[in-house]
Amino acid sequence: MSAIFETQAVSFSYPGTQTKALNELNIAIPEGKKTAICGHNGSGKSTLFLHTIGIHEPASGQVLWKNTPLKYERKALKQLRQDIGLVFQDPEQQLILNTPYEDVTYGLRNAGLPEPEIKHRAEAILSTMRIEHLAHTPIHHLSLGQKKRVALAGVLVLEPKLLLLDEPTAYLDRISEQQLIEELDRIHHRGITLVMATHDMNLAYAWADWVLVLDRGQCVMAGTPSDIFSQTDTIQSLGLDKPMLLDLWESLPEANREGVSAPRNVADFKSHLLKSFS
Ligand SMILES: Nc1ncnc2c1ncn2[C@@H]1O[C@H](COP(=O)(O)OP(=O)(O)OP(=O)(O)O)[C@@H](O)[C@H]1O
Repeated sequence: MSAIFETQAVSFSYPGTQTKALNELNIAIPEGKKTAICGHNGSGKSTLFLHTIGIHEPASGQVLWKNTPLKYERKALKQLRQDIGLVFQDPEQQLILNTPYEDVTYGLRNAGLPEPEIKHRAEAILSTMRIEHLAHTPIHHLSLGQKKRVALAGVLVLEPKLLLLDEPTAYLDRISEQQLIEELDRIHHRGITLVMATHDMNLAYAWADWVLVLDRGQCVMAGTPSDIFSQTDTIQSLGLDKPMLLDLWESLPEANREGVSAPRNVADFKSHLLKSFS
């Protein structure tokens, strides 16, 4: 499995603090896959994301994009930030312009695209995120969930090669969350590598191809969702929940049958159950 992005023994502390937010962190993000990064509050997920786009520089160790160590001068960072899109946990941190349309077109103008293409791409992404009716509404009039969708649209429109999402479903209602997951699947099918930091273990289990678990700035587990979440004691000792579907599944006799793999979504779960009752 080739890595699009790696950290090698990266350590970092915030100025004025003693704690290592990242402590000799080694991770590899598999290219073309969907990776979930899990970990309790303060385990280092957001700090890792800020290292991916060079906002923070490691105190020691190195960060590699496509096997090449990051360079921290302006021109290299500008290119890096075109290749890697980061959607912040808090949309207020991301949205600096007055309206969704201005926000979504800003990056495209910066990239030097011709005006008709800017308009076309902006309208398409606003419609995909179902916020076209809010295109010219002042951002400070929007709800938190709507702001989150604008922030997502502003990054998605730039079509990055690697998309990092910090708690993307925070503030979204169930329908918006479902629409976001569907949109992420479409993006993934276009070959974009996706990484999501999440506290929602149900989502991580159902969505990811690969899971990394952080604890105190270190990567303590890496594997497929089934591998990771079947280690109940370890997961719980790291302050994480067992996915509900897997927990339910493991309580059934069906789960102990050889060659039967645990379902990752409700539809598979139902079909297993129906088979076992027929
Ligand atoms: N701006 C900051 N200044 C000082 N310390 C910080 C700052 N941001 C984060 N930290 C510290 O760095 C460590 C890692 O924090 P980080 O925000 O990366 O964790 P996280 O896994 O993203 O947490 P959460 O799940 O709550 O979003 C924590 O100990 C935190 O207190």
